[in-house]
Amino acid sequence: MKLYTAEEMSRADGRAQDLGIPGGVLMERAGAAMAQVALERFSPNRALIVCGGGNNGGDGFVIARELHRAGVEVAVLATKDEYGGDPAINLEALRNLEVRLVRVEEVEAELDRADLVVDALLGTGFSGEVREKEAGIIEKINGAGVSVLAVDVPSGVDGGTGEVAGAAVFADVTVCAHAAKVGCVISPGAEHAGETLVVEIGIPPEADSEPSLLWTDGASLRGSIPRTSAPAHKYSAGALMVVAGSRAMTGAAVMSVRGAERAGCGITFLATSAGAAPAVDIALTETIVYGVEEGEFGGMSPGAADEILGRSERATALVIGPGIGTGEEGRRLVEAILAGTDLPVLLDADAVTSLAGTDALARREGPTVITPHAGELGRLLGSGAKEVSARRLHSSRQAAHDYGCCVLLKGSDTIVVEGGKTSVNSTGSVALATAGTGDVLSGVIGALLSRGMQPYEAARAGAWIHGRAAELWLRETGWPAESMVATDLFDHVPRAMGELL
Ligand SMILES: NC(=O)C1=CN([C@@H]2O[C@H](COP(=O)(O)OP(=O)(O)OC[C@H]3O[C@@H](n4cnc5c(N)ncnc54)[C@H](OP(=O)(O)O)[C@@H]3O)[C@@H](O)[C@H]2O)[C@@H](O)CC1
Ligand SMILES: Nc1ncnc2c1ncn2[C@@H]1O[C@H](COP(=O)(O)OP(=O)(O)O)[C@@H](O)[C@H]1O
Ligand SMILES: [K+]
Repeated sequence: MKLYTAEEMSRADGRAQDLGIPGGVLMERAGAAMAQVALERFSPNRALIVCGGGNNGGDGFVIARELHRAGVEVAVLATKDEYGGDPAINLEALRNLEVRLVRVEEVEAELDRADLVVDALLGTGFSGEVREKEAGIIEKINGAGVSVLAVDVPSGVDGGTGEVAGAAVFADVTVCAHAAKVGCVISPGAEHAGETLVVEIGIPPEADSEPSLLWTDGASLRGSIPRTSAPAHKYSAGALMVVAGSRAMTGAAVMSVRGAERAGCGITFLATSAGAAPAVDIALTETIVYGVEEGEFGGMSPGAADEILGRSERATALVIGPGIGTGEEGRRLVEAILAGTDLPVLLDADAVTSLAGTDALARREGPTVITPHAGELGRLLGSGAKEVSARRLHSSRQAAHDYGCCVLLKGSDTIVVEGGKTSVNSTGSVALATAGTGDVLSGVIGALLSRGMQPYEAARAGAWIHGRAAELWLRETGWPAESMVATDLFDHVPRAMGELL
């Protein structure tokens, strides 16, 4: 699937027209294809088509004509007094066909009778906050409990970022013209879009440009995972040092290490607090566990940094963070380890939080991946979880820029950013919204780093494998998503990774 921002879409549209393909033809093809989806998905009897004043509304007029032709009883709301260009031509056709045009005041009554609403109010020409009149219409649509098909992007969602500043339509299906719009796959826009489909509208490849956001699907990763070749030994296959766990959080360490083992590490080492080590050691048969000097709260003491660095001599990458605690001692420990190694490092969870307000990340030159969720990134940026959640693309790019590292922002839409590169992961399930799955992810990406992958590719591949493992668990057990626990992922990581080899 190709992802386009609003600007990229309008560039492709402009180029197609420069190549001699009339804009009206693109609109006709978009509307016809979207009407086909409406018929196949919803088999509507009575449809209300809500059309705004731009080309999104123009698509809506074509959809209305096509549904009318298919025998659907159609009502159309056109919000603008005067239309021009292609939308005007298509509205005129509706008038000639005596399709019923309704006024804003009639929308509620129409919603009561409709079994499908087509949202063609605002498309990629919109950003910011919807004005009062349109907000009122959107609220009525959302309150009606009728199926909604959104045209190109749900109205009120910023098509280029997924940000939602005010009212926005909640759709069951969003049908995008030519390319999926970025706003349909990034939260909160993604939650408004429902299922996202793409229809072809006649834009030739000559009009396309390289998208600024990559959709991380299996095809974009296939062949990128290094294989272990014949003369290998356990160290050359990937040797990972995991710095994780404390007395109160032994499970985080176990899950990170076991994720790493299944993602192909030749050997794993774990550094954890002396008090946590005995319990962890029993759970990790294949791992070399070092119980290091313990600090105040059952975590590792900053004084353990030298021992950990010494034990990492044969490692090819480090994972630092799961379950280490966020106190002052944790911060000093993480800073000391980071200052002492140029190996590739993944910083997760408490390690990310503890670096807020320090320059440890910005100073670091070795390859670095951070894997925060919105709360952890909010603390790192000094903004907050709410601010990050509202502006996920902006926040992850800002962190990657400010800290000069690869940022993987976790959530229902995992975003990976490094330098000028941005990607959104295609796999995953709500089943992952359970404690410990993030620890598994840290191990999977850590393993890929230890096996020589570069940070951006390792993060993309790790997120894909992790999400795919959850999908495979759902498919194979047939159990409800709510029943998954993080340790279920171990048995499915190998098959998920196998799909990329
Ligand atoms: N390749 C293509 O590009 C193709 C594009 N196609 C389609 O065109 C769409 C893009 O069309 P577009 O550029 O005309 O913009 P669009 O989304 O209709 O929005 C403009 C309208 O929004 C309004 N409006 C703006 N801000 C607002 C606010 N805050 N609050 C309220 N209203 C606000 C603005 O009102 P105005 O400010 O002018 O009064 C104007 O009426 C695209 O998504 C796709 O569906 C297809 O036909 C095929 C080829
Ligand atoms: N609704 C969801 N849909 C898909 N993936 C999700 C969803 N919620 C969480 N995840 C994924 O689950 C993992 C949770 O990680 P995290 O929040 O760090 O949990 P923990 O710290 O308990 O391990 C992340 O990889 C995240 O992207
Ligand atoms: K729309």
